[in-house]
Amino acid sequence: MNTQTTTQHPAEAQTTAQQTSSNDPAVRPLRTPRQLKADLPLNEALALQIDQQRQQIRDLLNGNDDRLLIVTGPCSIHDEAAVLDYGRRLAALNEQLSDRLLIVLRAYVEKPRTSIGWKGLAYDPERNGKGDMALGLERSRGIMLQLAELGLPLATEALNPLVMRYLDDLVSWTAIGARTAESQTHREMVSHLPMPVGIKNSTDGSAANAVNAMISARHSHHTLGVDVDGQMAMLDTPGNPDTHLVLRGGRGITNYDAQSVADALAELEKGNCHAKVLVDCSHDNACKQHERQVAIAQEVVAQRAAGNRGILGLMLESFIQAGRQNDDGTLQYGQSITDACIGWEETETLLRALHAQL
Ligand SMILES: O=C[C@H](O)[C@H](O)COP(=O)(O)O
Ligand SMILES: C=C(OP(=O)(O)O)C(=O)O
Repeated sequence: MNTQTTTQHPAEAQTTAQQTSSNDPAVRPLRTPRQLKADLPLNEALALQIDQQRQQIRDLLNGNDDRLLIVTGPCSIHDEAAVLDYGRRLAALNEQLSDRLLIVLRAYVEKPRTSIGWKGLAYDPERNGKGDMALGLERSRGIMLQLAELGLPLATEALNPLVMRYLDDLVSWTAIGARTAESQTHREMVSHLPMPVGIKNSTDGSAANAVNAMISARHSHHTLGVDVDGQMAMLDTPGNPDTHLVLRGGRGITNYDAQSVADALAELEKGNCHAKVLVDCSHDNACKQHERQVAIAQEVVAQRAAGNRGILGLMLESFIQAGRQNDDGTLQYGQSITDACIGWEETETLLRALHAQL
């Protein structure tokens, strides 16, 4: 379902004139971040809500709130109606569990790929290979606004710093993925982001790149970027003190057991970083077997219930229907087209059990 307008914006309709001036038919103009934000605005009440939700996550990081952070939702958004359905279910469940869990909804519109593959709603909203980013950014902002209106904080992965310019005001928690934790560009972007950021261990399983990213991101940087009007600009980033490590396993080796968590916390302490980890129950920790997420979550929460305050929370890849499907014909409603997820029933049962376990 696309509930947003699909008519071309005047800035995008100038294509012909601008192509003539750049002489490059492969360059398609886009609305600026300011224009898209004005077309799909964040109202004051929602801005305040997001500000408070960012602060609640900071409170968890700083040990001022004892709740467990739960980042849950589909691996990627491909069908806005299904993710809204998921969001409504989660918001209703949150009403009952929010005294012990701080639940954040995954709203991922950019996907990093190991080699090639669909890169997410922002890049290819129609999944036809045409890469209509004008529509993709509009639909991404549109669905994120609708999800934020459900009252839950949103999580996303920041992959392209320019994409984040269009969405940053809607997000309460950002991930830097395993494939980009070593990138200086991403570290500089985090240094400029206004919300807490989880940085994943690298795909080889090591936490060193993420710890270095946290050290780099808490410092200010002088770097090149664009302003909200799309103007090339020199950026003086303020530094982001609100980062933490995400343990996601690597090369088929898991890192959610008590010893791995203790090793990671020691590495964080050495780097003077927040000694807090969020355990990603999916990806290499689940050895890409989605159903394993349930037992992993319970084991990690048992560590936390036994007194390990270094455990900040959990990430789950979860959607309405369990598993995954190939995007090669008729799609099943509410099932992932990227990584396999646990289904809604398992998710609800698991979150209730974790709440009781704490
Ligand atoms: O979370 C999603 C995937 O694990 C990540 O985007 C890489 O996907 P790929 O290995 O299928 O390209
Ligand atoms: C791509 C993701 O994770 P990772 O960077 O750990 O592979 C994800 O969480 O969607």
